[in-house]
Amino acid sequence: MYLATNQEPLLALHNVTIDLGKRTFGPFTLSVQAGERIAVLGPSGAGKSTLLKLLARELTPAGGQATFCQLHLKEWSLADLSRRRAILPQSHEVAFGLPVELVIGLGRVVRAYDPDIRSIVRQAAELACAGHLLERRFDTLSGGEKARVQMARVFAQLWDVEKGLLLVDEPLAALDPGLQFSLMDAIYTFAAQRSHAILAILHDINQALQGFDRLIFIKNGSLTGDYISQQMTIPLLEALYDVSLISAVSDSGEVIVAPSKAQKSF
Ligand SMILES: Nc1ncnc2c1ncn2[C@@H]1O[C@H](COP(=O)(O)OP(=O)(O)OP(=O)(O)O)[C@@H](O)[C@H]1O
Repeated sequence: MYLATNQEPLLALHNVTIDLGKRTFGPFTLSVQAGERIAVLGPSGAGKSTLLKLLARELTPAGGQATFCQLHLKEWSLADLSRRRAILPQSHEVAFGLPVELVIGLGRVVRAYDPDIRSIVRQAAELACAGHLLERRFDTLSGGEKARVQMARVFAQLWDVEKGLLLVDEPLAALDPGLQFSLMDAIYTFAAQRSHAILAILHDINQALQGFDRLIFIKNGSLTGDYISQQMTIPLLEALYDVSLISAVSDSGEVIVAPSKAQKSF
């Protein structure tokens, strides 16, 4: 299990619950330090996006305490919050055929005076492998191109602050393997240079194991595990997904995990 440090956390949840329809999610108790890279794993429908929406303050807790930078989440103004935390949701649609440059610039919308916006938008687009899309209209892009533009929007939003929070829901799902690698690398570099923490929902166990310091398990609406990546074992992952897994070690020493047809009882 993950052991917290003595540092003040960037984000802290204590026994937080959320009510959605007839279902209660949580209680979630969790603390996130500046600069941490956390992957959120769990079966489909387990409550991962619900947890992310709670952290983003898109959902209001029914109980418990949620703080960001030692201030209750509900006490943050939306403008101040959006200077410090950015969200990449699962769905990438925007309502109109906006120019890509404008979509990326939406990340900066709370700033009344923003003299560097054009340069930041351009640099954010380059970092997200979307520089060549700047002159295009968003609604004409492919799914993978839209994903990169939205990632650039998130980069632009937190470009010139430190110790922010990136909340990303399946950031690489629509991308080919080469772009997945490039974009994940861009996210790490971007966050590390600014001490931003990353919480990323991932369905790819290998991406989580290879790129993240810490793994949080969500199952049946609850937080069921919080581990340092090196502590991860195949039985823990099998129990999370109720599936048999096999593993292999690559020439460069990376552990690679894949589902297996072999039946096991959990
Ligand atoms: N507003 C809502 N009202 C009622 N139920 C909801 C609401 N939003 C989500 N749910 C349900 O809550 C459960 C958890 O949803 P959530 O989107 O958090 O799952 P998830 O773990 O992110 O799943 P996936 O991996 O499939 O994206 C699902 O069963 C979903 O149908």
